[in-house]
Amino acid sequence: MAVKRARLIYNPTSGREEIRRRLPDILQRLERGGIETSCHATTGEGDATIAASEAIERGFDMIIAAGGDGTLYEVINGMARHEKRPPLGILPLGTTNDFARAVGIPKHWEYAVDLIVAQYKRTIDLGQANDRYFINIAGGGSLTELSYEVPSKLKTMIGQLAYYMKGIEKMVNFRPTKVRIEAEGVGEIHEKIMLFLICNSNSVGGFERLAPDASIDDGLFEVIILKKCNLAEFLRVATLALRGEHLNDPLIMHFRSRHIKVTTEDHVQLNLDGEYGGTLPCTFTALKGHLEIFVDEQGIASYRKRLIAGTQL
Ligand SMILES: Nc1ncnc2c1ncn2[C@@H]1O[C@H](COP(=O)(O)OP(=O)(O)OP(=O)(O)O)[C@@H](O)[C@H]1O
Repeated sequence: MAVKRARLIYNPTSGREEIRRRLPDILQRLERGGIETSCHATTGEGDATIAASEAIERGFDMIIAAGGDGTLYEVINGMARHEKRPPLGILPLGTTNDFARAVGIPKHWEYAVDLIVAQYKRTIDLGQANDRYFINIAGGGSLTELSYEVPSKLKTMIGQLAYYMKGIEKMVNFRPTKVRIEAEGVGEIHEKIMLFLICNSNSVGGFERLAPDASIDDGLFEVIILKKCNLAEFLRVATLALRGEHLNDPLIMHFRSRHIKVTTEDHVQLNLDGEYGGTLPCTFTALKGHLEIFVDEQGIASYRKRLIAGTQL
């Protein structure tokens, strides 16, 4: 078996800093699986993007992103621009790992390492939003501004609870935005909305069935729009969304498209994979088959079964 060279890019502050304790074991397990790994510990915002780009230039056979969704977002942003992109392994050691959950990568580090060692690859789409990229979801509107406003230290300390606290606080700023959405194959939409979501995968922020029709490899986004509503209506739709029953609600518009342009006269921030992603206007394009990731077919199959049964991973 030929030895492969991997570059592990990890965020030492992710999650409850589990990676600091696990690193020697992770490296040993990879080594036993025939993967010689060198490491880069990220130093702050944007560093994982530079590290991933450098890893490609240095010719590593694969890149492994260890941390939360923020680290994964930065790593794919360092990879997506390159013409030749090595496969990506994901070790979900962050507070939220929506993407890993969506594709069935287990949170337990040993199983996640074993998926990389098994070298079973799957080609997936990436999203492009102006000059940035996302792997899971892009969104805009006042309601999407909450996740990147939660400081990472706070997330490390109290985990998911931070989102809910911040979410409740944000309700006070609940306001609609007038947008124009041009979507390929769909047409033009002029609407006052609370938020729009452009989904590449089907799992977002604990909403397991938010975009049930989103497929990671069909070259299309699933777009979900929540029209102007009041707080009581929002809570009703959010409750339906938790059960995956929101799509037929009159306040929801949804469709699939490959290419979407969103413009507004308001100041609207974008959220890409939970991180700040600039402001509108923005053109979103689904890049079909842009990245290979290590997953396991069995894992995905069993994840889907549990999803249908309504239980968490
Ligand atoms: N050494 C570092 N110190 C502080 N912040 C860092 C460091 N390295 C990276 N970061 C930043 O930490 C942010 C959050 O990282 P990440 O998403 O991996 O962890 P998390 O917050 O625990 O998980 P999640 O985003 O899934 O909730 C990233 O946006 C990244 O820019």
